[in-house]
Amino acid sequence: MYRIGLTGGIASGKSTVVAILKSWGAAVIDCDILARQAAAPGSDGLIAVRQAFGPQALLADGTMDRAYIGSIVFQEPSRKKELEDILFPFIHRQIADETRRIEKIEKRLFLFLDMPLLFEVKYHSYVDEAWLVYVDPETQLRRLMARNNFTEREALARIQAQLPIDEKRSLAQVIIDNAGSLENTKEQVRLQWDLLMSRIRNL
Ligand SMILES: CC(C)(COP(=O)(O)OP(=O)(O)OC[C@H]1O[C@@H](n2cnc3c(N)ncnc32)[C@H](O)[C@@H]1O)[C@@H](O)C(=O)NCCC(=O)NCCS
Ligand SMILES: Nc1ncnc2c1ncn2[C@@H]1O[C@H](COP(=O)(O)OP(=O)(O)OP(=O)(O)O)[C@@H](O)[C@H]1O
Repeated sequence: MYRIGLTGGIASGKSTVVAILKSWGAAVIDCDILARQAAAPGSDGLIAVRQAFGPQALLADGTMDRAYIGSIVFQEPSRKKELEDILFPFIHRQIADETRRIEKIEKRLFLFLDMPLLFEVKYHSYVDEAWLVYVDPETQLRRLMARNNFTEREALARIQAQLPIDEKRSLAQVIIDNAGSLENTKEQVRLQWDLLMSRIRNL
């Protein structure tokens, strides 16, 4: 099964592109969802997060206080690493299990792995090609502040916790520029989809 890594900086538009790909029937593994499952109420992951970050890590209903954890880890790289060390083993296992299921049970010919940290965690060796959803840094900052109601400082902390989006450009084989209209993005995705289909047919 041919694997395509789909990545991009925070708020670059990965979910927007994934929605288009899914509407055309693509199989997609969403790593942000796996990360949420890794810290679901009652999970070993959440127990470990509580041990590491204290009782404030949980809201009254027993779910992880994502705003609180986010406010710590995106300010402090060592705390971010601590959180990743807890959650990544589960995420890696789930990616492997889901990939196997999609290949063996669903018998798909290709799969998109939607992974914000594809390059940071060196998963580009696990995929056959990498697609980058790109927006220029100014648009990224503006959209992130608007979507999450972040101050500029909060948004910059999250952006700077990732490999700079311009460095990601040099690591990707396909670039979707999502700084324009949604219609324009959809046209680019259509073109890349058609090219992908011919690459897969010629394997
Ligand atoms: C820190 C947390 C609690 C913040 O939760 P929140 O609901 O605010 O954000 P959400 O999970 O929707 O992520 C939004 C975006 O933040 C960025 N992001 C998330 N985790 C990280 C990280 N460890 N390093 C850099 N950027 C990250 C990604 O671009 C992601 O798409 C959460 O992101 C988390 O648990 N992160 C650790 C797991 C992880 O690394 N996930 C990335 C998928 S491999
Ligand atoms: N072409 C576009 N024009 C205008 N707004 C857009 C466009 N694409 C995405 N957006 C908006 O930008 C924000 C970020 O997009 P999206 O949520 O798809 O990014 P993401 O990369 O999945 O984010 P994250 O890294 O947090 O998972 C959203 O509010 C979305 O509605």
